[in-house]
Amino acid sequence: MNIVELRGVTKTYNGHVHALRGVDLTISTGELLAIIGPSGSGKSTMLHMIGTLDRPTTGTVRIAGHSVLDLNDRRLSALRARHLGFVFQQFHLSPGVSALDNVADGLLYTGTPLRKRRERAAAALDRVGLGHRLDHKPNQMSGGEQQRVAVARAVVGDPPLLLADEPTGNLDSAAGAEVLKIIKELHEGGTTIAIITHDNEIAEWCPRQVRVRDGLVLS
Ligand SMILES: Nc1ncnc2c1ncn2[C@@H]1O[C@H](COP(=O)(O)OP(=O)(O)OP(=O)(O)O)[C@@H](O)[C@H]1O
Repeated sequence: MNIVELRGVTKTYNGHVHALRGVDLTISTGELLAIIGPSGSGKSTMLHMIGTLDRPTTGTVRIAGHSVLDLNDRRLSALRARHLGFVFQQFHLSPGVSALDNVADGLLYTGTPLRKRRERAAAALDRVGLGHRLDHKPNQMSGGEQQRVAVARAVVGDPPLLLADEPTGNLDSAAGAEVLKIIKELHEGGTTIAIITHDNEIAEWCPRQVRVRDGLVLS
């Protein structure tokens, strides 16, 4: 089954910046792929399309069989909550909030009661090797640990699709390797994962590479 289908997707900003110029992309359930290209080539815009964070100017986006065109904003949020997890280069954790509650917040829009949210958050932190850091706040953790908290938050609801935008971009190579190891384990557990990167080594580490240039996917 295809979890992602982009057909003829264009995205134009401000009427004249052609960030995507007709992208076709199919991602099958269970794939681990890299979206690679130089700065400004349209990678993040593609991630916004796949992640349903923004709508295409023209073309169609289908996620897990649902056409984004057919959904209003409320149903689109519900689709994201059920199917998608996001990891960004800048961690985006809430400062002053424990690792446990940062991760528990990943379940905020699922209707799960607080106690259950915290239980699942503790299990997710355990999975990323941070079972001993539940009460630590972001400023009490290394960059690598913070990114592992961000990964735990992204996957605490077991989304079938994880989108990671330069997940190791702010990390040294040892911390980056830890994060990639967790990504590999998630992939082996059946999660479909797309990593945006401009790092060739990370791209080659993935079983599939999608190369983007000037708003187009190179075949
Ligand atoms: N919200 C926006 N408004 C206007 N222009 C935008 C917006 N987002 C992206 N762009 C432009 O669209 C083009 C593609 O940008 P995008 O961020 O998708 O590239 P990228 O490959 O992710 O780059 P980088 O590796 O530097 O993050 C660029 O010319 C960028 O300036």
